[in-house]
Amino acid sequence: MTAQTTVFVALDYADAQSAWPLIDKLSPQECGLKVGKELFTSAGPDFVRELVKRDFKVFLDLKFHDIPTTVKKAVRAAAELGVWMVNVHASGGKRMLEAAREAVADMQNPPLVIAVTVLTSMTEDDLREIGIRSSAEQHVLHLAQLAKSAGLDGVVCSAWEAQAIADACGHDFIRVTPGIRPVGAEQGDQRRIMTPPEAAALGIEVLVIGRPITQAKDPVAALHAINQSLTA
Ligand SMILES: O=C(O)c1cc(=O)[nH]c(=O)n1[C@@H]1O[C@H](COP(=O)(O)O)[C@@H](O)[C@H]1O
Repeated sequence: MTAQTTVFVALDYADAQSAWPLIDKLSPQECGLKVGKELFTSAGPDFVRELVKRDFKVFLDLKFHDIPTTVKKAVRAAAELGVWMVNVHASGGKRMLEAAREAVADMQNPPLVIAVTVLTSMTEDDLREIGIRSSAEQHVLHLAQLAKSAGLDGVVCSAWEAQAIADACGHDFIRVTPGIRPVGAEQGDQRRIMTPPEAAALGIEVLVIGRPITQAKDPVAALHAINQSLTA
């Protein structure tokens, strides 16, 4: 792990019992942890609090997308768990994004609030199907600029768009990239993918990596190999 690029392990497990064996072997110095919809729905807030208590940086990935009032209250509830970062969908619009930012404005140690642009599983054909005519990069950039103008801390995007976002939104605007696949790893449902060293070379702050670690024969060795490849 370089000073710049941190791997967050996506704990996409069915329940807490399935997640603990890996967590117990990880240290907060070598990775952050991402808790998403599946694990949060089954394991709940106490599980997240326990990760925070163990000093892990936690990215609570619940991708809120709703009316502004609901998102504001949901972001606040997430922030009060003590997590390092939370996310919402940029497609919820500017007022929703502003509500997400306002939710944590009076906190002493607020989490980073970031916005998902275009899911890394989506291609331009998928965008056409939902009525979006611009290229993936153009749409990601549009949503990133919207998130920036609403005062958010950064975006989730694919590594393909990371450079254009830095150019358009500045280097303080955090880029979080899933869709990261070491050479030879299965692509699965991801579409806009990049290898860890290529993503690190772009200075991307957070790489979210799930299955290439969690489904490896030796997940800890897989994480260590990825971290090593970032500095090579
Ligand atoms: O917000 C996210 O974390 C996210 C956004 C996105 O565009 N694409 C994406 O894959 N993710 C999450 O990142 C993780 C990627 O996992 P793997 O594909 O197994 O590496 C999953 O937990 C997804 O929910």
